[in-house]
Amino acid sequence: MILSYYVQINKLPGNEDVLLPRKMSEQASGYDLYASVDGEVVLAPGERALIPTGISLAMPDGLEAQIRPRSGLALKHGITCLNTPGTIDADYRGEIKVLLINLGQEPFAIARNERIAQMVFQAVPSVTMVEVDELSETQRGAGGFGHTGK
Ligand SMILES: O=c1ccn([C@H]2C[C@H](O)[C@@H](COP(=O)(O)OP(=O)(O)OP(=O)(O)O)O2)c(=O)[nH]1
Ligand SMILES: [Mg+2]
Repeated sequence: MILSYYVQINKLPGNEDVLLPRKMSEQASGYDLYASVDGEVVLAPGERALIPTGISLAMPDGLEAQIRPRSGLALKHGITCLNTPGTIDADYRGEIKVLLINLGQEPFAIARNERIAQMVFQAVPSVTMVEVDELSETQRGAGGFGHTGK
């Protein structure tokens, strides 16, 4: 089944020319996000920067958006999202921003309306935490972090 939602999107003042997030193929998971930087921002090797997109969203309760890196930028230039996947809460009405870091060896220039990351919408279940004295037993128990071998 394909879940479908309406998400409201707003271009912030001064960003009328900035492209809206866009799927590059019909069944893409992610909407590519466009930088709304003025002119150009250059990330030196090892440098990070919060890149604006010029948009804000209102999505229904029960949805979140994840900001993920683009694999091409990561492979070719070492550009990734430092906090990947970034979390956009359903109640956030501020500008969507992308925290990029340059893990490559060369400076990387970002210009207005270049695609810098992608945004994937996800359903978030409603959870109620219930404090208990003991948890149910499982075969795995507390084993983790590679305890099953390499
Ligand atoms: O890559 C990101 C990550 C977050 N945000 C915005 C939307 C999100 O709803 C808000 C808070 O993000 P998060 O919860 O990850 O940050 P925090 O450090 O916990 O801040 P806060 O105390 O505001 O929740 O910041 C972005 O625009 N881009
Ligand atoms: Mg938070």
